[in-house]
Parts: sequence; structure tokens; C-alpha cells
Amino acid sequence: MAATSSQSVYRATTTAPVNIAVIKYWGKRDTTLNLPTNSSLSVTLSQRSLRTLTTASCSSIYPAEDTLNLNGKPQDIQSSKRTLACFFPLRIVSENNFPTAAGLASSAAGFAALVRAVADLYQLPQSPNELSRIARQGSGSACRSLMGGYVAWRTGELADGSDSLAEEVAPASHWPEMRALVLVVSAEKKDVPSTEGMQTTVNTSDLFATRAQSVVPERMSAIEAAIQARDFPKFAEITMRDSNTFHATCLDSWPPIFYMNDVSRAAVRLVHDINTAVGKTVAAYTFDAGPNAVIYYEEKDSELVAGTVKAILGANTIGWEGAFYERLANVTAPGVALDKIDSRVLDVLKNGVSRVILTGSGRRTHLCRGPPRLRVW
Ligand SMILES: Nc1ncnc2c1ncn2[C@@H]1O[C@H](COP(=O)(O)OP(=O)(O)OP(=O)(O)O)[C@@H](O)[C@H]1O
Ligand SMILES: C[C@@](O)(CCOP(=O)(O)OP(=O)(O)O)CC(=O)O
Repeated sequence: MAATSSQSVYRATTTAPVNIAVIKYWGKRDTTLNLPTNSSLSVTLSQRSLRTLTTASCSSIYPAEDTLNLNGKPQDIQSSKRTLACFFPLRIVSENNFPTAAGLASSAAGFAALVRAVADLYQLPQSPNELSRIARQGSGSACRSLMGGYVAWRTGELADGSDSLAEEVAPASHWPEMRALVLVVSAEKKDVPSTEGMQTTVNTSDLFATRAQSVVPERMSAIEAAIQARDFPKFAEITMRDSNTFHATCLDSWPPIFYMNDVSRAAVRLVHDINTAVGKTVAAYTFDAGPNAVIYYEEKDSELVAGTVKAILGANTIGWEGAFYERLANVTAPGVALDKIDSRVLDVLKNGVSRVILTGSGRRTHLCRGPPRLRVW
């Protein structure tokens, strides 16, 4: 029997990447609009390793309520006022190919994919910068996942948030040698969610105001210049210092918040030991609101950085995966002699890291399988 338009299902499918900040967003000046207290800057990671896949669909045959299914489980979104505004109820189905709510920026990829899929479904003309304004309100860091490469989120000044947008500082192709080694220390849900933790910091930390008002603005300019010049040592030092300052404001919060643990601190020591042994900065660590380490380095230094990590952790005992693992597959000897690394660090890392994802900088959200289309299910 021929399909009638009342049976029609319209749908759009999109993917979105994870981004890992090198200048951290931490603090809101407006919690409703999700306006930040400082600008931030991130590297969008390759979707060949980590991505969210989201399909948005609408139809008059759907029950009269919006639904979100995440990783196979229905989510509670009915308190949202959006339902009332929809003529055709929306059905969102999404899947992350990595742990959700574990400090691996699932909310960033998740909300970016959601906004992109809905915009594609309705064939909205908005640019990624304009869509970033919407994604920001789902989760602040999500606004940076609508773009590829090196992305800044400008704090903005206006009370309505209309100038608090993300913009691409440089595409991934500008510095394609950038690699990211994710050491998964824990895939557990974190104790203090980012949304709650950052406001505890805003309200109680004495260090916080200095970071937001003077430290970050200087670092934003310096890291953008380092990215334009592809100056890895400069990029790396700012990245490490900013991660440390962010975690210092967490420790300075009341009650104090701890996201890094002994394994995280071992990863910090490892990176400094590698850099000292090599005699220049070839690796940079950064930590979000959880213990997992992300280590940035350039492809030419794969053996020195990832090769050393591989020799410490062993390739067989834990999972090594990711789009850029190929070059390392046959590397067995450490790039840096292990006697140059603090011996306590070796054991802590070996026992504490459960999984390694080797990835690199990548491109922005993209539409899957052509433009939105009419389908009868
Ligand atoms: N694919 C998705 N689609 C829609 N919402 C998602 C998706 N993935 C995650 N989320 C939302 O984001 C929440 C997790 O965000 P949370 O900030 O706690 O963790 P995270 O993003 O993994 O960590 P972090 O932001 O510290 O790196 C989930 O509970 C869910 O509400
Ligand atoms: C440490 C961070 O990863 C914090 C991310 O916080 P979220 O974007 O998850 O917070 P909400 O806006 O409340 O959803 C730093 C960063 O990504 O810049």
C-alpha cells in the first residue's frame, strides 16, 4: 500500500566529535544561559576514534512527546518545555562509542550531535558558530564540538549570551601532526559533576577570580599564537600549566574537589620525565573533571611519547586502540629508556591504566548519508 504523508517519518543522522580543552572552561557567570566566566580553547579529536552518532526524527505517527534514547536506554527529558513547542514530536536516538559521563567529554559530543541532527532535520541554515550558541546551553563544552581542529569559545560580554560563541581558530589540516593519547584511568561516573563542581569553585575559591580575569586571557592569546606558529613546546607548556591551574582552583574550592588521583599524578610525572630525558618539550598532559589523562604530542615524536607509554603499560595487557595506532603497532622498545622515568611511576601507571586510545586532531560534526529525507518505517 502506498505511504500516506501522515505515516511519514523525517530523519537526519549526524556524528559529532569529542573535544579536549587546553584552556579549560570552569565557571559560569549565568547558569541558565550557560555563559562562562572565561574563554576556553580545545582540540577537536578525530571521530575515527571517539564519536557520538545521533539520529533525530519526527513524525505525526509518534506518541505526542519528545524522546531521547541514549546508548539503548530511554532518558528522562519530559520536564523539558520543548515538547510543547513541537508539532511533530521529536525522537532522538544516540550512541557514544566510549564511556558516558566519565570525564571523556561525552556531554560535549552528545549535545553537539543533538543540535546538529535537529538543525539538519529541519534544514536550518544556521552556521556552526550560530549552532554553537544552542549547543552551549546543553553543555558549555559542547559548543566547541561543532567545529574541527582548534576551537575557541569566546566568553562574550552581553547579558543575553548572543556573543558567547565558539569559533575555529585553525582547522585540523593546519596542524595535522597533532596526536592525543588518552589514558583511561577510570570509566566510572565521576563524584562531582562538572556543572556542580564549577559553581562550587566560583562561589568559594580565592584563586578562581585571578584565573578567570587575568591568567586565562593571557593564555588564550599565547596559545592561539602558538597554534598559528605550530610551536609545540609553547602549546604544550600553556596546556600543562592551564590544566594545573584549573585543578588548583578545584583544590582551593570549599569543600575541596579532587578530580586527579595517584594514577593521574603518575602521568604528570611521566610526561615531565620524558621531556627532561629528551631535552625538550615533546609531550603535554591535560586533565578534565576526572582522573583520565590526555597526552598531546606530535606524530614525529610517536616513539618517544606513545612508544614509551606502550613499553610501560605493555601492549597486550590492556586495550590499545584508535585511529593512529598503526604507526606504533610494531614498536616494542621504549623511545625513552625506562631508567629515566621515576620507578614508582612505572608501577602506578601499569596497575592504574585500564585502556589507551590513540587518536589525533579531527574534523567537525558531519551529516551522515546525505540530506534529511523522507522515510516510511
Ligand atoms: N550522545 C548523547 N546525547 C545526548 N546527551 C548526552 C549524550 N552523551 C552524554 N549526554 C549527556 O551528558 C551527560 C554526561 O555529562 P558529564 O559532564 O557528566 O560527563 P562527560 O561529558 O563525560 O564528562 P566531562 O564533561 O567532564 O568531560 C549524560 O548524563 C547525558 O545527559
Ligand atoms: C573540565 C572541563 O571539561 C569542563 C567541562 O564542563 P561541561 O561543559 O561538562 O559543563 P556544563 O556546561 O555544566 O555542562 C573543561 C572544558 O572542557 O573546557
